[in-house]
Amino acid sequence: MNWDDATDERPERLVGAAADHEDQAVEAALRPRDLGEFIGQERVRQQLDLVLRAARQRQGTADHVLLSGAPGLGKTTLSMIIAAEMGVPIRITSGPAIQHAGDLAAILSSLQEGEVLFLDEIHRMSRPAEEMLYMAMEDYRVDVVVGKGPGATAIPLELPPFTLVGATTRAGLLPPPLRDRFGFTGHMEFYAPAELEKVIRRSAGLLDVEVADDGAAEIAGRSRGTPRIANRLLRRVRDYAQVKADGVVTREIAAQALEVYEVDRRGLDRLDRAVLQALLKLFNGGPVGLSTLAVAVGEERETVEEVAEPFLVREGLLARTPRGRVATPAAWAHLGLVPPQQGSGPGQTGLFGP
Ligand SMILES: Nc1ncnc2c1ncn2[C@@H]1O[C@H](COP(=O)(O)OP(=O)(O)OP(=O)(O)O)[C@@H](O)[C@H]1O
Repeated sequence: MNWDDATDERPERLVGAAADHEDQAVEAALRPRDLGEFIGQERVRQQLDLVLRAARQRQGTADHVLLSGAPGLGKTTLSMIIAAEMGVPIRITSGPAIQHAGDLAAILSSLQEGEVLFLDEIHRMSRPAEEMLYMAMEDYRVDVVVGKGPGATAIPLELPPFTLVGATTRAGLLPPPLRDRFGFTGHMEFYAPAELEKVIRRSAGLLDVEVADDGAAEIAGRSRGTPRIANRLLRRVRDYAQVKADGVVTREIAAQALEVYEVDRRGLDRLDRAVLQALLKLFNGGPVGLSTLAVAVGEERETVEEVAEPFLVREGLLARTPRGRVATPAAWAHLGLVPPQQGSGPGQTGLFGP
């Protein structure tokens, strides 16, 4: 699936990948501190380990690193690990925060030698800032323009060597001259359930929550391949276990809790299921146009397209075809419905399916 268009931003969503206020407050405590603690992403981890070891052996500065991948997969965490492994400080900023080239010049000129500059959403930087970054990355130098019009002068400014860690959800949007200036590009994949189980067990340990192995597996299966969502679901399940049971997160407790929060066994929430149900029940599995589908679920076209569909497509439940949206056989099975051509017509067995 192309998750480049998976913005998935809807703050109230329990299964949204973007960080909400509570995530921001607790994530610092849950972040792995070194590469050894970082779970999954085997290839990126091994490659990065080599890049960092080599830089340490040379007693130099690590190459610039580009991390691409969907929100919540650990790009910020990895950038902090890079700084920690190199024993240098880290400065964190983001593309949208850099409106003018001068903003970037101010940051770059105040970096310490070897410092890591983490630039989140690097694809959203302004063009003049981007051009300044080219020179800074390559020559550790920027030209600061002083004055305006014919009297404007460019004053060259030497910078200390630094490591830029750029993060993007949309590697395809980066101009090639910028992409080419990174010595290493790591592409972050969605996590396998077994990896998410490890994330959950580790976080549970840090949060002092008792989680049975099958409890961790139950949460992992509903976490959409994303550690941020796994950690968030764990917190909601912990609340439920504390209020409704003896505090221990078993499979049964996790399943009950997440049913209360309307996150089903595949990680679909109410909106996702509403889209699927409309597609199956009202339009016999499609094809149906996006606008019609959106009206049927009472949502904006953009909400269906950008919030619900990316995950449904990734899960192989819905296909976007030139003739419209089409449900796959897995969608019928997931909602416990029978496709019309194979049986007597739609019939629901329950919201959460078999
Ligand atoms: N490999 C991992 N092992 C353990 N925990 C992880 C891992 N990756 C991410 N996490 C946890 O998931 C949370 C989100 O990670 P992080 O903020 O690094 O994601 P991100 O990719 O930078 O997201 P965004 O693109 O929204 O900034 C953090 O709390 C972190 O502890």
